[in-house]
Amino acid sequence: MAANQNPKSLFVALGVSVFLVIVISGYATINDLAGKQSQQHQQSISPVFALIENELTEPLHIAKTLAEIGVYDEYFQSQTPDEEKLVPQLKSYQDTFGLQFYLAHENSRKQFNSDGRVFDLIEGEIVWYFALKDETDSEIQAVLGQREDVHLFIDVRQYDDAGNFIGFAGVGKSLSDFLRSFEEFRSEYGHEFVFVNNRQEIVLSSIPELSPAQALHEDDDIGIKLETEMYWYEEFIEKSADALEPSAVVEAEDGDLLISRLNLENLNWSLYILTPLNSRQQEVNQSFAIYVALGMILVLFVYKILYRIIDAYIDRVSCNMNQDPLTGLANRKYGRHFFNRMRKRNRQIAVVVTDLDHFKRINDTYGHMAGDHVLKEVSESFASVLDKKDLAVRWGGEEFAFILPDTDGEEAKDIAEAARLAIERLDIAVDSSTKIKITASFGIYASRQYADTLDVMIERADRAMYKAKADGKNKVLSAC
Ligand SMILES: Nc1nc2c(ncn2[C@@H]2O[C@H](COP(=O)(O)OP(=O)(O)OP(=O)(O)O)[C@@H](O)[C@H]2O)c(=O)[nH]1
Repeated sequence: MAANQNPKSLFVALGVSVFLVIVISGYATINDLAGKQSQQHQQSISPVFALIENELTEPLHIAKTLAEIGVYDEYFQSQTPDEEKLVPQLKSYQDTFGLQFYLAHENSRKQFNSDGRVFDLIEGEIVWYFALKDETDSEIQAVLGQREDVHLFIDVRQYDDAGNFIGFAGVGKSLSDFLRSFEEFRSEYGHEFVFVNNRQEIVLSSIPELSPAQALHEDDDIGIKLETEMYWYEEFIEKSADALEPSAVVEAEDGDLLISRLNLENLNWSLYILTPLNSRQQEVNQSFAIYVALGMILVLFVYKILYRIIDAYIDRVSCNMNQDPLTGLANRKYGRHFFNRMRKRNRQIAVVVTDLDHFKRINDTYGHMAGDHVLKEVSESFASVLDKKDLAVRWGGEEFAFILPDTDGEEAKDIAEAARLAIERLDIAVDSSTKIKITASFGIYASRQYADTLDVMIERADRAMYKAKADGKNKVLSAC
């Protein structure tokens, strides 16, 4: 009903719905992508934690625990440890934990290793020992060293009962697996890692020019200073100053870098994870564009289908609303709507007007009801002569009009003639015992100018029809 009163409002509603579908699906898509991106980032970062736990924190815990439970006490308390007993003990720890163990003994100035080696701690030669010995502000030191390959050494300071320094209990771990894992993270996610100690020196990094092996050549000066080496450091510190878990995006030559810092408190180290955002962004943009394009195609497709359904629905509703209740034919209003629609499609149209002859007499003789019945029978006869594309309209009273798209004057004449004959042939029962005959006069006008309005065409056809009446009725005449 509402659609009929204002069909345009349905299309506006449809347009608004389509717009909302685009906006909502766009929003959902972006959310989905953002979620996926962040999930991807999380997924790519979480193995780093597991790696750190396994590779770095585990040796630290073992070193601390062994030192705390006093397994080395008797050796540290003696002036010269019993090598025959100590070395096999260290070896058994090595076999159990798969790590290297050693004791650096201050009293004897000797180092005992789980691989059986024992050597003197001579100043100027064993650099790490004397460097760490002077480093009194931290009980546990994590340093890198080169033994066959890059090793992480955890050194736990030892004291006697009087609080005097008596040496280090240490654990060493090869980092070759750890460094290999860096490579994997790097190639898979583009992450770079930079480990920094409490003196802000780079101790370990996946960036080749900062590789620990290179740094180690600088002997006791293991670390390269973070702030002098890393161009992003200053910007990062500025941006992340207030954050509890600092991470910040900084500008780099090849695009933005997302930098996250993790504090590895047990080791007194910080880990900086560098993730390039450029490639990720492109990936997101690309998939977003594909989503949107597919979404638009789908929406257009749905819009087209809905448009057709609603158009047909409007037609049907309009037809019902504009139907003549007595004959079931279209009424004048729908006739106009139909005509205008055909005009818009630029179709040639012919109009036929017909009026029953002497209809008043039927009413007067058999009554109004009989007259109604005649009107219905005549109307039904039109179906046999009209095509699906044509429309029969009850123009008023006993007058009808045919609106014939894609029809020229000759074709219209044939149709009118066929209709005239169809009416003429009818035997209409006006009561239980009486059948009557009826005729009709026809006027035709075929539009030669596409600009002709319906009123103009009807008026011309009307004139021809009245001529037919004046000429003896039951005739078809064309307007000139
Ligand atoms: N039963 C019935 N009669 C109608 C209806 N609408 C109009 N009429 C009658 O149709 C008759 C038309 O009569 P006229 O205009 O004089 O025309 P006519 O008798 O057909 O004469 P011609 O047109 O000259 O052949 C009138 O008596 C109207 O009352 C209707 O819906 N039902």
